[in-house]
Amino acid sequence: MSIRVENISKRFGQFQALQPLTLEIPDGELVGLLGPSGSGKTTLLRIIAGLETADTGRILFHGQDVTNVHVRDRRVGFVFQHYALFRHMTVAQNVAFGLEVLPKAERPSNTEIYKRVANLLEMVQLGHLAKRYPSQLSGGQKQRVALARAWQCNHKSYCWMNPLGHWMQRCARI
Ligand SMILES: Nc1ncnc2c1ncn2[C@@H]1O[C@H](COP(=O)(O)OP(=O)(O)OP(=O)(O)O)[C@@H](O)[C@H]1O
Repeated sequence: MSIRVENISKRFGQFQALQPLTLEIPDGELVGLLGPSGSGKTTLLRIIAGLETADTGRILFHGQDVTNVHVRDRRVGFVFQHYALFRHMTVAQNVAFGLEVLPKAERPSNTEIYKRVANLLEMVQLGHLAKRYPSQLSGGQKQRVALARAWQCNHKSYCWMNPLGHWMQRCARI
C-alpha cells in the first residue's frame, strides 16, 4: 500500500511539533524516518495511523484520502516506542488481540487466529515463548512481540520508526 503525506503539520498549543511536511512512500518500500529527538517523527507516525489529528493537510493510502477515517478502520500496524504490550496477557494473547477485537463479520475463527498467531510468532522466532508474559521477556523479545502484533493488523502497511535487526527486514520482504 502506498502512503502519501500531504502538507501535514501539527501544533500542541503554541508549540509547532511538526512543520508542514509532504512525503510519498511507494507500495512495498521500507522507509526509515530519521531526525533529532523531538523533531516530530512519532507525531507524524501517530497522524498516519490516525492516533492523532493533523492541523493541516491530508493522508492518502493508495490514493484514497483517509484523513478523516477512524484509527480503527485505517488498519495500520504500529510498534510503539515502549511496545505497549498488555502485561496480563501472554505473548500469544498479545499477538491475537487485534484479531479478536475485530467486528464479528471480519473476525477469523479461533482456529484461524491460532494458526495466524503461530505463524507470526514463528516469523519473529518467538514460537517457543508463546506462553510467557511480557515481564518474562528481554527488550528485543518484547519488540518482536509488538512487531508481530502490529503485523497481524495489516501485513502490507508499515511505518518503521527505528532501524531494527535483520529478522525484521526478512519479515518486510515477505
Ligand atoms: N501531547 C503533546 N503535547 C505537547 N507537546 C507534545 C505532545 N506530544 C509531543 N509533543 C512535543 O512535540 C515534539 C515532537 O514530539 P515527537 O514525539 O513527535 O518527537 P520524536 O521526533 O518522535 O522524538 P524522539 O526521537 O525523542 O522520540 C516534541 O518536542 C514533544 O515534546
